Formats: sequence, C-alpha cells, structure tokens
Amino acid sequence: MTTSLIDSPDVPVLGIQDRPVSIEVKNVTVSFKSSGKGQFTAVKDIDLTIGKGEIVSIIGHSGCGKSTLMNTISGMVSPSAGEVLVNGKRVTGPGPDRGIVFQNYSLLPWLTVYQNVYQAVDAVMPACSSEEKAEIVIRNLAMVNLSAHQDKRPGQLSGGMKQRVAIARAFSINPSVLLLDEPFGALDALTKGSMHVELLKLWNLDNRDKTIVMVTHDIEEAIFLSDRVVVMNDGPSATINQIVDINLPRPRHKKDIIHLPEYMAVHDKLLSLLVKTYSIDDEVVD
Ligand SMILES: Nc1ncnc2c1ncn2[C@@H]1O[C@H](COP(=O)(O)OP(=O)(O)OP(=O)(O)O)[C@@H](O)[C@H]1O
Repeated sequence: MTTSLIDSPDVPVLGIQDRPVSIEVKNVTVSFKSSGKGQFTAVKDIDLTIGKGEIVSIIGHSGCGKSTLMNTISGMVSPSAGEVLVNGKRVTGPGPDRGIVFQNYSLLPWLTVYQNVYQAVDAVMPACSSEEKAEIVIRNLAMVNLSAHQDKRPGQLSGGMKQRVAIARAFSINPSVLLLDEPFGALDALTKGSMHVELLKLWNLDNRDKTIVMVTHDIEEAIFLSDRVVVMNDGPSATINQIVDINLPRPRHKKDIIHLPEYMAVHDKLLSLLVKTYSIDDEVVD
C-alpha cells in the first residue's frame, strides 16, 4: 500500500524542543524602497525557530509578507534588520543547502525539462558521474510523472507541468532544507494529492531529517502536511499572529484524519484566525 511509505510509524514523532535547530529567523524586518513614499515595511520583528526535520507552513492573507519571509530564508531577500541562520550559518544568499520551489516556476525557457533538472543536479553534485546525475534526473522526473515530456521546453508545458518540473528540480538536489512557496497552487486536486504523498515519502526516506517550510493558502494542505502552522497578520509591518501546533498522529491518511475531532478543532482555529465572518447585510459580526 502506498501509504506505508509515508510517515512510517516506527519513526518517533519529535516536538520542536527535542530537535536540533535548523532555521532561526531572528528579529527580522524587511523594508523595500517604495516609489515616492520612501520605505515600505513588509514584515517586522519576526522571530521563528524551526527544528531539523520539521514541516512548517506559513499562511496569511495575500500580500501579508509570506514570500518575503520565505525569501529571507532562501537568501533572495536580505533583511533590513535582524538575521537568518540556517544550520547555524548566517544566510547571505542562496545556497545548495536550500532547495526552492517558487510560485512562478523559474525554469530556464531555452532548456528542455530534462536539461532544467540536470543543470541543477550538475551544479550541486559536480563529483557525481554523468550516469549518476542522469539517474537522479530520470528518477525525479518519473516521480512527478513527466518522463514522457522530458524533451519539451517550458513554453510547451501547462502551468501544472512547469510546477512539477520545479518540484522535481528541488527534490533532485536533495537539500537539507526545502523551501516551497505555494508549490502545489497550480496543480489540479488529484495531482496535488499525489504530490503531497511524494513530498512525505521524500521526507520519510530521509528519516525525516529534511526541514520543509511551505507557504500555502490551503488550510487543509497545511494541516495534512505540517507539524506547525505559522499564521501571519496582515501587513504592512506584518508580524506573526500565532503558531499553531498540528498534533495529529502520523502517519496521516487524508480520508481518515478529516473525521478526527482534533482535525476539526485545528481547522476551525486556523479558519477563525484567517477569516472574518460577515452577516447577510455585510456587517462585521466578529
Ligand atoms: N521587491 C519588492 N519591492 C517592493 N515591495 C515588495 C517587494 N516584494 C514584496 N513587496 C511588498 O511586500 C508585501 C508582501 O509581499 P509578499 O509577496 O511577501 O506577500 P505574500 O503574503 O507572499 O502574498 P501572496 O499570498 O499574494 O503571494 C506586499 O505589499 C508587496 O507588494
């Protein structure tokens, strides 16, 4: 049964206090130059510690600063104040220890699907033979069901297919930290479900050592995958509203967990943190 590969029950479930630290976001503020008005502060005074092997999701309204926070971890954005440490080292730019999947795929349009993935593997694993690198590329393209499309260029692919190439590329380099910015947003429900399974398989194969941080708008996805969910306040100067523990036992099977009282309670909690309720005449009822 495929689910036996996911979250094998013999791996102990660790709390954040039992894990070595993987990512430390320390008092991070990010301001951007804004046209005419000086500075725009997207996120302010963010403190977040993520343990090795944790899966943490970041949720919040559009524009609140989720990607900005994620990009300080990836090294694509430098904090205006504060610092980010990954595996104890200060982040000063992107690095092979962090695999990134963006919303906008970021594939090289002149390379084929195969070449896009191969290029990343080649850059990160120069000591491997070309046969080993080819094997990694082929295995990961098969994982995302793109073997038949490996000679196409990004311009010949659908949005969901491009996203799967980006996922295969991030998985291929086997980083200790995976940063996923709405990685499954462009996928249909069935593909999304199977990518959740693949993500957990990958995590499980590595003895749950890989740290995964994911931005998502999908509460169900966040609950199914995560150990903790970070709920952000609206910006400007967005802060963390609350960090919600997902104390659901692993392995988690989608069809089963949605009936658990713990699932319903945490779902309601996250929803109420995100959504304001409106009466029929549009008055806020809080
Ligand atoms: N390079 C930039 N220059 C100026 N402002 C920026 C820049 N990047 C982000 N912002 C602003 O920072 C705020 C947060 O943007 P960010 O993309 O982090 O939000 P988000 O929560 O990821 O949004 P979404 O859910 O819609 O993807 C927004 O107001 C955005 O306009």
